Amino acid sequence: MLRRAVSAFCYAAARAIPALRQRNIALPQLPFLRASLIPGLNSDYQSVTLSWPFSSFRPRDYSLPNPSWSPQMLRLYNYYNNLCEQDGEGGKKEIGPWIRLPSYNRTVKYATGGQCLSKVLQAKARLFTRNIEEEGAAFEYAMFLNTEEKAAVCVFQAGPLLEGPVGNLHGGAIATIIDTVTGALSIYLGGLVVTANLNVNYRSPIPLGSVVLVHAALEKMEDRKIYISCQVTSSDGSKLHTEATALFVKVNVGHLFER
Ligand SMILES: CCCCCCCCCCCCCCCC(=O)SCCNC(=O)CCNC(=O)[C@H](O)C(C)(C)COP(=O)(O)OP(=O)(O)OC[C@H]1O[C@@H](n2cnc3c(N)ncnc32)[C@H](O)[C@@H]1OP(=O)(O)O
Repeated sequence: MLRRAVSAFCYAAARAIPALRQRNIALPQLPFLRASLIPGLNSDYQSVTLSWPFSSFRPRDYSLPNPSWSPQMLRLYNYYNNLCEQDGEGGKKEIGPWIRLPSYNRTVKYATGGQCLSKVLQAKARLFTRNIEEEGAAFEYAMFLNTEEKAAVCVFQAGPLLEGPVGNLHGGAIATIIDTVTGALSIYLGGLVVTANLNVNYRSPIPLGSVVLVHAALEKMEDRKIYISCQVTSSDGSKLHTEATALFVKVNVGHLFER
């Protein structure tokens, strides 16, 4: 039944969204609803952020700056955010190869606009990296995609609740942010995917409170498989903290509900 509800929602969205966009209705933004996730949606909608048309409620975008961000975090955010807009003809701002990914704490509810679905599907569920409301306490990050280079950069500030070895970031938290960034890039490239394999080599500790860069890049795509490489470096790129490779496998929606 659940699968039918998901299909019905996708079908309705595929029909409604282009019509709403045509009418130029100003809507709150929703992230990463991709053509490949919605059967029938025109490829023009690939990588376009869509909006939830039936509510004026604006979910919190966790990837926007907040007072807990250090000056260094803010500087790096501004640097990549500025790359997302390019000067076009007549000084008009144009969308370049870089995209900032908004980030919400309820994937089903805010990413797909599934207000109803979110009641059916585990109402208490929250995205692992966004489930602590206190600003600066855990994962503070913003992700940027380079659509031409098929790469991603994440500016990441590690909060005190992510401690592993005294004063340093927990290895599981490092793997989590790597999975998140490589996963986001894979979702952009392939639609619905799951992590099949993640190999992590920890080269040097990451001090709590520091700001690091997580770089991810597509290595190759083979049928359903997407291979991504990843490095976590100091904010100036001079120090390598962690290296990883990840394999994501494309799945259909039904796969997520197989029990
Ligand atoms: C615009 C965009 C915005 C995006 C904005 C997003 C924002 C938000 C970001 C949040 C991003 C969070 C990202 C978290 C992502 C998870 O953390 S997912 C959770 C953890 N992962 C899982 O639970 C997956 C569990 N595993 C499975 O479901 C199944 O084993 C799999 C991986 C789907 C594979 O099963 P299957 O569908 O039966 O496929 P199968 O035939 O076994 O394998 C397919 C191919 O993959 C290979 N393979 C499978 N597993 C492996 C393996 N472990 N090693 C090597 N090869 C393998 C097979 O050998 C096969 O290769 P070929 O024979 O085709 O050459």
